[in-house]
Amino acid sequence: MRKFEGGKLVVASHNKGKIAEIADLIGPFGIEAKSAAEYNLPEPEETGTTFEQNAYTKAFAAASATGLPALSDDSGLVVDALGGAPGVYTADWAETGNGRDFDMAMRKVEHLLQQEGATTPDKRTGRFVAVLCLAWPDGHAEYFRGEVEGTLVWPPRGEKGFGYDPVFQPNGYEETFGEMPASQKHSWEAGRGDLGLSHRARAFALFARTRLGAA
Ligand SMILES: O=P(O)(O)OP(=O)(O)OP(=O)(O)OC[C@H]1O[C@@H](n2cnc3c(O)ncnc32)[C@H](O)[C@@H]1O
Ligand SMILES: [Mg+2]
Repeated sequence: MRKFEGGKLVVASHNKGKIAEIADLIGPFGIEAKSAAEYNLPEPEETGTTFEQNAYTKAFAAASATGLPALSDDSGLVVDALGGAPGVYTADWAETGNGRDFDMAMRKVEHLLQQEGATTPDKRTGRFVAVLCLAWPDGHAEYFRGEVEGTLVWPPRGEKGFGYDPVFQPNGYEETFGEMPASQKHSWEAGRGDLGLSHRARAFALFARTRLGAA
């Protein structure tokens, strides 16, 4: 395994919601983390069919452009009754040709769930998945995956978070991710026995334990 001593890291994402969550998670580790947008990097095309492939595309593009190690996040919502859709295409489902519309994307998921007759919670199960990829300019890469199981609710609830948060209620909680304070959704601290709650927190916890010396 490649040594990573901390120092500088590019957060290879253009999603403000993700970048804010990763900044909170990385904050305590004393790493200078700047986002791809701060380096004026273009958004690479995500043509892969797995979270890992797209995560690699993003991290390697940022690492080779900056000469620094880069950490990307490819994530999505996997709905069981829809055969795993939207999955790696979660962002595409919100694309309008003129920016992203997540109200539309959430309505689309709901419409398809109704078509499948998925009207009771047991038929509306799914998970958020996040794959973090840490890549170096020479192409070496490491992956950290986190998942959180939950139920798709309708109508959407809550204004917090981003993306599909208002329709996702994680198992064991009354609130959707849209209703939870950010600190509850993605918090994870070194030394805590668990991996945190959100898919991103869980993937990050693995990264921090493997790479940042976290307990
Ligand atoms: O590729 P980058 O630049 O990182 O940003 P992106 O928004 O395009 O990110 P992805 O390609 O990984 O697509 C992930 C999609 O899944 C959604 N998503 C991921 N994590 C989420 C979370 O924690 N809460 C709500 N929606 C989430 C998000 O809104 C995107 O539409
Ligand atoms: Mg993307």
